[in-house]
Amino acid sequence: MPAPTPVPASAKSPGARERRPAADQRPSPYRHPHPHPYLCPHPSPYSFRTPPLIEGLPQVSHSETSHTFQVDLRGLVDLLSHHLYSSPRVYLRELLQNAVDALTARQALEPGAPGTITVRAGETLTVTDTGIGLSEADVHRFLATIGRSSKRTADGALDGAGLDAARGEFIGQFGIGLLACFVVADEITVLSRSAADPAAPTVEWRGHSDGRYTIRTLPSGTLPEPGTTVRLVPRADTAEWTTPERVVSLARHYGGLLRHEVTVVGPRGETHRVDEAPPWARTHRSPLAKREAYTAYCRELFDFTPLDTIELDLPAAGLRGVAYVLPTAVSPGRRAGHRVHLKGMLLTDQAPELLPEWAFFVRCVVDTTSLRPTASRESLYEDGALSAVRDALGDRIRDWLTGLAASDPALLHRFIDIHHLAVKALARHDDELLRIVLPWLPFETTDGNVTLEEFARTHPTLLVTRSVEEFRQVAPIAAAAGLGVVNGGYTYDRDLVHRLPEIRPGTSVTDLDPATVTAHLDAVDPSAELRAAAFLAVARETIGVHDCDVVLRDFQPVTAPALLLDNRDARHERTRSSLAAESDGLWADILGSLRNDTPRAQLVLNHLNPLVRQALTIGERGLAVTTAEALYGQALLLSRRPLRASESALLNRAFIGLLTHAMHHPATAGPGTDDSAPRKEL
Ligand SMILES: Nc1ncnc2c1ncn2[C@@H]1O[C@H](COP(=O)(O)OP(=O)(O)OP(=O)(O)O)[C@@H](O)[C@H]1O
Repeated sequence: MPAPTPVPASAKSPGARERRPAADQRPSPYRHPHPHPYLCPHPSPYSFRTPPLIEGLPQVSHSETSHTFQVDLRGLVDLLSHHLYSSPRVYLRELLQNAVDALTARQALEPGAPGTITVRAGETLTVTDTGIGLSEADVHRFLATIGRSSKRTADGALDGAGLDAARGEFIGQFGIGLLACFVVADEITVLSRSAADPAAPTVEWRGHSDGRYTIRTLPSGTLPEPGTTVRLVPRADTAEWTTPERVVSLARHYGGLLRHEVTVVGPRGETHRVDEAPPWARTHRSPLAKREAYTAYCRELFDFTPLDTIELDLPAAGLRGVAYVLPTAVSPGRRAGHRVHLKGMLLTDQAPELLPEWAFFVRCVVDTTSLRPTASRESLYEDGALSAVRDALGDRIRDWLTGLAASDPALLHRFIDIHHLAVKALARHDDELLRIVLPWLPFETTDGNVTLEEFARTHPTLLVTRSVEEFRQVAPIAAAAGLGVVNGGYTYDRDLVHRLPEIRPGTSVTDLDPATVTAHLDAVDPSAELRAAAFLAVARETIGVHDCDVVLRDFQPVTAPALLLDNRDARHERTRSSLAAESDGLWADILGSLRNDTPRAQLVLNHLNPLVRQALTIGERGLAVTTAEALYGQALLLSRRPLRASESALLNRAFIGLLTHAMHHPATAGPGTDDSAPRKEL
């Protein structure tokens, strides 16, 4: 609270004593005769002292003078408003919180004492509570001393008679909260009557943002009941935060879950009750009514209809609340902000640290008694309690996921449909999550889009491709050959598929390479191979310049004329060697040193395909070259990978060649056709 100023009695008003600096002190508005952390008569750790003696150096005698820090209240308020608190609106939170703590303290002394908080918004703003109140000594001790709080003491001992039991229940602890009011007002008045000391007079304390304060005592009947009223005179430049409408919405925002009656009274006497029991604190007629109440609460708080609702209840942490499953996909990088209430008072609506990172698909609202706030009271203090709560809430959400698998697979599917990409991203790093969700995640396979669990039932060995294009190349052929191939080309998929055997013993996963596929393609009859030898020789010579071998096999589907087995490593190697050939000097050496023996690509011609069968009978060399290029080009297109310039040129050349041949040799079919044009035999 504001800086204390020792002041002598003033003639301002009867009973008023204004405190001013003593003559022997440096004139500072912040000096005060009462125990004060900044004006402590004891040597402070920050006092300037005689330097320690250093061996070997001549000893000089120093006279010791002790000083204490002075506090510049304006600087402190500036620090709080611009750097500690995110918005001026926190003034109301601090006032409500002090009122709640005062009610808690009074009810600890007098169980059954009235517990109401009334906020009046108009030209001035007042917050009245029926709490413990303050005596004159309390005012000096706590209200006028920054960093001093009746809710804890510096040495850890309990402070304040009879309040020991209630201490754990207080929300405040730092002794700076009331300063937040100086963010919106230059003057704060506190009128208080102590419940602890019935004979104590009413005290009026008036503090100014420049550090001055006055105290006067009034007859005890001035306030009919014990309690406190804090009054602010809002400043013009921050008036937007103290309008009646804003006050109602701020009171709802911060105080909606308070366990005391909180009412806001507008300038014309209209009243708004802002405290409202959350759905977990109410009884519901039926499970359906309960579900509806939870859903309505989510819409009101977060403005979405949840996919599902997970009740949270951790008695050991004094935590109750709910996690709402988001109905639309979100990026795992954008962790949801959770609403955290501390003993009913909203601490923050942006606390991602409440849940483990992987639980980004839910948004929570909780009320807890065990977590600690940081001094700004806008985020959670990272300590053992927070990490235990985080783990326990994570377990609860995992239980929900696993429970869903058994109780509501349709909902689990909807959940995975929405969040699978993000879930995959996180499952890679979270073994537990992986275990829960992997069997349920959809993957692109040669059996279509299925879960790994389904796929592994029919394919004990899963082959996984390294790229989408590899999958596109081999999927139809592998499927026809009965191989189970998973597209591992999408982000995270290959990593995840490789982890399936950990979760599903008996399943094996290997990377697919071209040799695996060719091994499943049937060799052709030797006599057929012999008949095709001439064409194959031309094709090998023509396509060989593209670092590609040509083989003839029988395979399904019959409709596929040719299959190009190529992989990224082989292509990189080809790119590297062509660059090396074009470069000289240093680059050629560097590129040469990167050489590796990756397998060449393979063009597998399908001997069962009618087009290939006809091509094998071509007797003219020119047409055989063009046909081989056309088959290679078609296989390239089927592989769906981007074509390089030389490959596009090859395709054009092949089509033009075929067209030209068709125009000049309309009847060309194979050896024995009777076209008249001269032609070169194979
Ligand atoms: N409405 C009130 N009723 C009774 N005492 C109050 C009231 N408001 C403030 N006080 C007294 O003033 C002291 C300082 O209040 P302040 O809000 O600055 O800090 P705090 O609530 O103790 O801690 P924090 O900085 O964490 O909020 C409190 O510890 C309490 O003793």
